[in-house]
Order: sequence, then structure tokens, then C-alpha cells
Amino acid sequence: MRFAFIKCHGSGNDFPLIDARAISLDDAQWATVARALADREGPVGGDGLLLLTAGDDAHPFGMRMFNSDGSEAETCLNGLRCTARLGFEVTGLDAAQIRLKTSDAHAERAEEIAPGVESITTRAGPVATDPASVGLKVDAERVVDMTVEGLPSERRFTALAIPNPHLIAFVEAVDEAELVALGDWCEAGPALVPGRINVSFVALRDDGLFVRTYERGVGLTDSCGSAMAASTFAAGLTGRVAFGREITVHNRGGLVRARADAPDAGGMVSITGNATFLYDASIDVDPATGATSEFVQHNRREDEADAWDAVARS
Ligand SMILES: N[C@@H](CCC[C@H](N)C(=O)O)C(=O)O
Repeated sequence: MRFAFIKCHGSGNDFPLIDARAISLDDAQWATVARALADREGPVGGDGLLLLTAGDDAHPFGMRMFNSDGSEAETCLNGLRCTARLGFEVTGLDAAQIRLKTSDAHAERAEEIAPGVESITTRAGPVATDPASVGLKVDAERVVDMTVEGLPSERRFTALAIPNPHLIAFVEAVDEAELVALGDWCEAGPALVPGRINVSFVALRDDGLFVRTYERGVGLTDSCGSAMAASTFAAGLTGRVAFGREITVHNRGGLVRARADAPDAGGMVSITGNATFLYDASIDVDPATGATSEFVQHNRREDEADAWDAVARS
């Protein structure tokens, strides 16, 4: 089956993005396509697969996101900016409430965060802190800046869902080997967190935060939008950054601007960042086996790639 796609990224979190509004495949077939296209050893590569999907009475369009291991996530906020941009291009809208797997989120076109950088603001939430929503099997009303019995780490964690699950530890300096070891442990789906979880180590910066994430179903990524949103909310909950303050959240792939509202002000998180389209291409993928053909690039969007590189280098 031939798929046209756009290779895109939000803050270095990169994905093939397919307009799937008129494509009918079942979940297992999409999972196979996701594994084939996101395979870093394969012809395209990415942190997962994004689908622009049909809307319903309340939403002009939707998004589905499959991690590179083929699992489907509840959301992907870096991916949502890219999918929203495509949705806006095909519908002519500039703002929309977008249907997600189990929830929805708002997106709108934003002022460019840097010259030549297509930018989108998303607003997601409300953030949930009860362990049942996070999928954490602990005997506590919530986990906020505390050690978690059964986790192979002495660090203090905050657990949140937006609505995908996140475990966040504030650290002096990010130790990648420690993050990967903990992320790998969670990927095995232990009794403490059977549905697995995204794990982030977060350091305070003068202008905000630096977030490094081991993503569920992916591994270490250059950035994770929902982790940056969850980290901003966790910084508010733990008194490290005032709720309502706009901060810069840095990551390995670049940065976004973020603001978390306090729980009694709605508990939503806004993120403004890039939605960069790198190239347009097409490829054959067998949805049963994942076998791929050579892919063909139809159009490289060098200007957009260069505009983002200037931000990432700064
Ligand atoms: N990269 C994403 C999150 C993707 C899903 C995540 N790995 C999960 O399984 O929850 C983002 O930008 O939010």
C-alpha cells in the first residue's frame, strides 16, 4: 500500500505524518506501519507515527499517535503541533479542538517563535494526579515530590497524566545512564506500572527548565512535548516555578514556551513551539508484514529545516 507522508518534527521529536482521513486500516495494521516507518534502521525513521484523522461533530479533525514500538499513545504534544498544522492547511482553519485517543486538546496558529519557524500553541489537560489515571499501583492519593516504594530509584518523583502518563524527578544535573536504566525498568511493564510510563529528569534553568525524557515505547528522545507540559505542571505543584508564569523549556532538540495553570484555575498546560515540515515523500508499506519499498522524496523544505536549525543551535 502506498502512503504519502510529511516528515516533520516538533522540537526535534520527529515523525512521519500521514493524512489518514480516507485510509481504512485496523489498529494492528497501523501498528505495523508505525514500526516500519519509525524504524531508525529503516528508510524513514522517527520517534513514532502521526496520523491526521477524520473529525466528528465536535472536532474538525483528529490525531492518532503510534510510538516506534507500535503502541498507541493517548497523546503526543510535539506531534500535535505538526498534526494541527496539517489539519489547518487542509481545512483552512487557524484554531481547532482536536480529537485524541481518549480526550481532546486545543491548538491554534501562533506568532513565529523565531523567524521562519511555523509555530503552534496547544492547550492540553486538565492534568490528573491520581495514581489510577497515571497507571501507578501505589497506596497514596497522589505522588508529588516523594520516593516511590518499589521503584529502583531513591529520587523523589511526581506522577501525572496529561492524559498520557509521566514520572518526573527534579535533578541537579541529568544523568542519562541513570535515566535510561530507570526507563528500561519501566518499559518491562512491572507490577508497579504495568502500562509503562514516560520518565523525565528535569533541571531548573534561570529562564525555566531543561527536560530530558525516556519515552514509553520509544526510549531516549530529543524531546517529548507532553513531558515538557507535565514537567511544567510538576514544577508548579512542587513550588519550583509559579503557576501561571510563562517559561522556556529547553530540551536536546530545542525549546518551547510553556505555561501551567494551577489546579484551581483549570489545571491546563499551554505549549508554544515549532511545527516544522522537513520533506514530503511517499513509500510502499505492506500493512501485514511491514515490508517497505524505497521511498521517494518529492519536496524538501530546506528553508524550514534551516530556520529551525538556527533555533536549535542558539
Ligand atoms: N513524544 C510525545 C509523546 C509520545 C507518546 C509517549 N511516548 C507515550 O507513550 O505516552 C510528546 O511529544 O508528547
